[in-house]
Amino acid sequence: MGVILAAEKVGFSYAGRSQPVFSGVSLDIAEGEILCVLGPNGIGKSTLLRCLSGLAPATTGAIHVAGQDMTELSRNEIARHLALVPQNDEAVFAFAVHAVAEMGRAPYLGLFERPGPKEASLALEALATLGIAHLAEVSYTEISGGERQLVQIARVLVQAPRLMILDEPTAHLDFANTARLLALLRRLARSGLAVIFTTHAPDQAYALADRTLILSPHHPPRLGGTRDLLTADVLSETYGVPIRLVASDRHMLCIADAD
Ligand SMILES: Nc1ncnc2c1ncn2[C@@H]1O[C@H](COP(=O)(O)OP(=O)(O)OP(=O)(O)O)[C@@H](O)[C@H]1O
Repeated sequence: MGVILAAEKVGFSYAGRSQPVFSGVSLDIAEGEILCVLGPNGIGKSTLLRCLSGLAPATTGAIHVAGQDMTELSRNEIARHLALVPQNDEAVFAFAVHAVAEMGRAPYLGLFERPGPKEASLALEALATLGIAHLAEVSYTEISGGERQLVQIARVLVQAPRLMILDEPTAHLDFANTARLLALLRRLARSGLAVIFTTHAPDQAYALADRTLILSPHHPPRLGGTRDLLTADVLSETYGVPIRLVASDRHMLCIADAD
């Protein structure tokens, strides 16, 4: 299996801040693997995903994409390997939903080339995969937060990267769409896509992720096999509340006993 992305001792500091948000993050991900990033609010999960996507250049350490130093690749070159689905996508321009999905093809089009029938058909296919084909002609500014999240995932399906990086992809989704999206990610991984995602639900890591990276306030980053790493002790320490786990073969229930 080819490694798509490798991060070595990566750290990031925002300008003007004395302390790095995180440091010493090392990970790699190959075709068909799913990696989950867990950690409490504000620990740096979104920032890390932006670093791994090349949107926020790492301040320390190195990131390689398909064996090449990320800093030497253009945005379009990076976009053919990986794509980020951000946490909150502001709906600024009133594009139709299908046009937003078609934007996924931008890295493959020339500077003055416009999306054509091939892009339109890929976009419709992706919208159908996510169960939102009926929204194709609706303005992106007039759909809900959860629907926008699904459109952004459709856009990335159209982009057809080898690695999909998703920041809290289920944050705005209802119960059924959450289950559908997790099942879709599992299917995509089986067909060779690599997936990195963040979540506030450790049970999603348990159900989906081969490996998990935990960022916690009082401990260096921990990376390991999900089922080995997700113990009640580690999760309690990470989130700062006593946590009990009830696990079966496929699922884990994570119960926090906060007063
Ligand atoms: N543009 C910015 N400038 C300065 N500091 C920032 C900026 N964006 C985020 N931060 C800080 O970086 C830290 C990490 O933020 P980040 O959004 O990466 O955390 P997170 O783990 O994704 O949080 P959450 O789970 O709440 O979404 C926070 O302390 C935040 O205040």
